[in-house]
Amino acid sequence: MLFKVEMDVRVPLDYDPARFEALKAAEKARFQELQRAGTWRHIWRVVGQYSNVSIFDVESNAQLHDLLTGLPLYPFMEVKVTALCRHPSSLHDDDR
Ligand SMILES: O=C(O)CC1=CCC(=O)O1
Repeated sequence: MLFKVEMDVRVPLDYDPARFEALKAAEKARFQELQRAGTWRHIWRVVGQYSNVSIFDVESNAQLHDLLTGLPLYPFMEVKVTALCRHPSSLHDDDR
């Protein structure tokens, strides 16, 4: 199942910078693990914002929920999820 996930990262101005750097490093490691597994298929930075647009390929809504809420930066994120399905004109058979 494919989902578009929009993540806006909102960090309080007074949050400890060292703790935030540690969270960012943990987020990057988790992202790369999920990317290698094919679960986090794509990510793009939204120009001019601390935001990204991502494509996830998961088995269920529950899997996506657990994955998103387990991200190190999740406590600082606003998340919007949109379910996707294959477009009939797509050339990509794995767009399911
Ligand atoms: O930088 C972001 O948008 C948040 C994030 C998601 C994966 C990652 O490495 O950082």
